[in-house]
Amino acid sequence: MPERLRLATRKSALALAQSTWVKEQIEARWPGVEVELVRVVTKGDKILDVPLAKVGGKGLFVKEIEEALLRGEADLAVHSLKDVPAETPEGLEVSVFPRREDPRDALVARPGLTLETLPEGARVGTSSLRRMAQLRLRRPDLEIHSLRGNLDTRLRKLDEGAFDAILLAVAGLRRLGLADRITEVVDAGVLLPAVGQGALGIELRSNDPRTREILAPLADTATATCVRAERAFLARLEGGCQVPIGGLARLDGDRLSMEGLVADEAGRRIVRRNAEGPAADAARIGRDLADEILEAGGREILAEVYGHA
Ligand SMILES: NCc1[nH]cc(CCC(=O)O)c1CC(=O)O
Repeated sequence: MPERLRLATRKSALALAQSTWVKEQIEARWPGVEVELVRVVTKGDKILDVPLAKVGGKGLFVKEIEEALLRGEADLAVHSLKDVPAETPEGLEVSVFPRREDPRDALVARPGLTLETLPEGARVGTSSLRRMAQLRLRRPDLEIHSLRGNLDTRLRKLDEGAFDAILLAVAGLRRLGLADRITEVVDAGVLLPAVGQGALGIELRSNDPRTREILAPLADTATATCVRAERAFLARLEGGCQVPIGGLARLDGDRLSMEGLVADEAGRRIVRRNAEGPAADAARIGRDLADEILEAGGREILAEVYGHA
């Protein structure tokens, strides 16, 4: 009898692609282990007609999955790390980070177009406040419209002519074999990605050493260091999905550098700062960067967006 692990997954094409990839990685390294996918529907999957920022609440795609883990109906779950809140519930941990995909955003438009060369007044679809704010700063002439749904839906709306361009994460497109739709990989200096973008986070019960042992070979140290800094940054800002926050850490040898920003959704005010230091101090670097941004005006922006002083 093979040893069985149950992997809780959402049913979206991206979630299934990511979960299947992890299943294959585990089974390739552990010939005696079989991974079974357990499908779970989350609140974020059900509410598709309202902009995500208005639905509110952190971790719209994560809660039901975590409940399945806590009830023991599944042993692990694979998340797009950027959808995972900074705080993990008692008894669970998001602690295994496979090697990160490209963290940047992609422009999908007619071939040859870039953010710079989009015609004046072009219609751009995105529901991410982070993307909106940075886009408005760079190209105030563009018309930005809300766009939700899974990747296929968004690409279809573009193809039907509802938009001249849309913005998506490079990583999701690559994982679905849709990289040929990318017309420009946007520099992080222009569109700073979301914290954790392009990375997977694997969640398990803290008291399950066997699952942790099985997952250990999938972990990538450099990715873990970068996301530690980014998630410490996010935790300090108490970032929910209603606030345009960006953060990206990079590792060069044992030096970590990180860039972060907080913006208001109109893109009128944007506070952007850099930090660097030894990789061993990743969490402190992320926290200090958040504090610096809060001091430099980020606190007022967050207070306004959250609607309290
Ligand atoms: N919020 C949706 C979401 N969550 C993760 C990805 C892409 C993959 C990733 O960033 O790891 C996407 C789609 C997108 O932003 O284009």
